[in-house]
Amino acid sequence: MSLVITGASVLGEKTQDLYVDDAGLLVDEPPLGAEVLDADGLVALPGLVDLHTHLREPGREDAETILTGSRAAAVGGYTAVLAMANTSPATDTAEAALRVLDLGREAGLVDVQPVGAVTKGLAGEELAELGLMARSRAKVRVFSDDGKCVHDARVMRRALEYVKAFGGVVSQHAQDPSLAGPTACCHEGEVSGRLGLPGWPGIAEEVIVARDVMLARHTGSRVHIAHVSTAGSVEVVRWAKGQGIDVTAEVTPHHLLLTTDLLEGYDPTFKVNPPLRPGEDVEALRAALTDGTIDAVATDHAPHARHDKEHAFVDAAFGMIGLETALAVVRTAVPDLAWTDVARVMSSTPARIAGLTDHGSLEVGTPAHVVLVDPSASVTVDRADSVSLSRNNPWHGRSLTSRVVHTVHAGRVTVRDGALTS
Ligand SMILES: NC(=O)N[C@@H](CC(=O)O)C(=O)O
Ligand SMILES: [Zn+2]
Ligand SMILES: [Zn+2]
Repeated sequence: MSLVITGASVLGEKTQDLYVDDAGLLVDEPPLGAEVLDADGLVALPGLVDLHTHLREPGREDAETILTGSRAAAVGGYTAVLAMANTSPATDTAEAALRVLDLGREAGLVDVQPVGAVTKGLAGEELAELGLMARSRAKVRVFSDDGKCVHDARVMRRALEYVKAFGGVVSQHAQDPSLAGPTACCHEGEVSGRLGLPGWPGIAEEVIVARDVMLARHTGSRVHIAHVSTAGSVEVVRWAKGQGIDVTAEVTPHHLLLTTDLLEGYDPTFKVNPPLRPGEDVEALRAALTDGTIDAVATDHAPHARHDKEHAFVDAAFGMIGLETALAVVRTAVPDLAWTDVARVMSSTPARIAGLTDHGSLEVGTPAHVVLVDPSASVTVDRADSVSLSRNNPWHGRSLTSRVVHTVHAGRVTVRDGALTS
């Protein structure tokens, strides 16, 4: 079925109808007998692309499945997500990657692109089947042990050398385990001291970022820094880019808006890795996103079942959900970011980093992946409204600016007036 999207302001600029043919491609002539999607007063952006989503299937289907996570993604305006490898078992073989890809196609709401593990079982020792995953039908290009840091410099060096051969990238969860161990759960500073929570100092991130940009330079390969959370990491990335080192970086919506002091109530909803940081770091992250030092926004959507999250702060699982709210959080945190820049950091650049050539633009001839946003809406988040299986939603009760109204994936309307069509 062909489609006409009427009345939207494309990238926040001129108002123009968008035409989709019955193959789901954007075309420049109005197709005959098309379905009409009313987008009067809305802003049209290329469908959002998330470099960092945890879908929990296989292994923890009580927290999220590829289908429920795809539903949350579509509601959030996403048309592609990269599914992190820290499932059980981990995505460390071509078979595992193909299974994620195919379950994503079966769900049919967004493109689910598997991330491959860097090391077998995310154990940090032996490299996983990087080449087999890359050459498989899943065409894996992004590799990450996320949840864990590839802390051994020799392993990281080998991984960077290996992925270079096929234009891959290693996405690093930067956390030096000797500076921030598994119990570290609160930014190390005045608040962690007062609350008696084990500290996770910014330097534990920064030393790995510094090491890895040097390894990228040494190997001539490409590194991506996941969920950058400190001003110091931003400085290192800025320096590395100035040197011509092939590094990209992402920031999460929550690190753009939430700060350490939220931990005062010991609410485990706000326990996340890396931890929420002080206001100075948040300011530096916003500035770095605006000036391009940070390339992309990635959700790090990390759903957890109640029985893993509802514990004393030190025992609760790390992570918060974020797919459905990401765009509104970015609009709220960085309201001066132009729509063209929102499209850059949430769609075209993440698509380029991940090698997803079908995503990230509204050009004629490309698949129609489109999100339509009400720029002036103000919405109060209710965790009960989420389509995710999990309820660890840090935005509950908050009012956020802008709302995803419709999402179109490959010419098919997946979300209409904020609700899933299937
Ligand atoms: N971000 C988190 O707090 N948790 C993530 C792991 C990760 O991204 O490091 C998870 O898998 O739950
Ligand atoms: Zn991580
Ligand atoms: Zn993660």
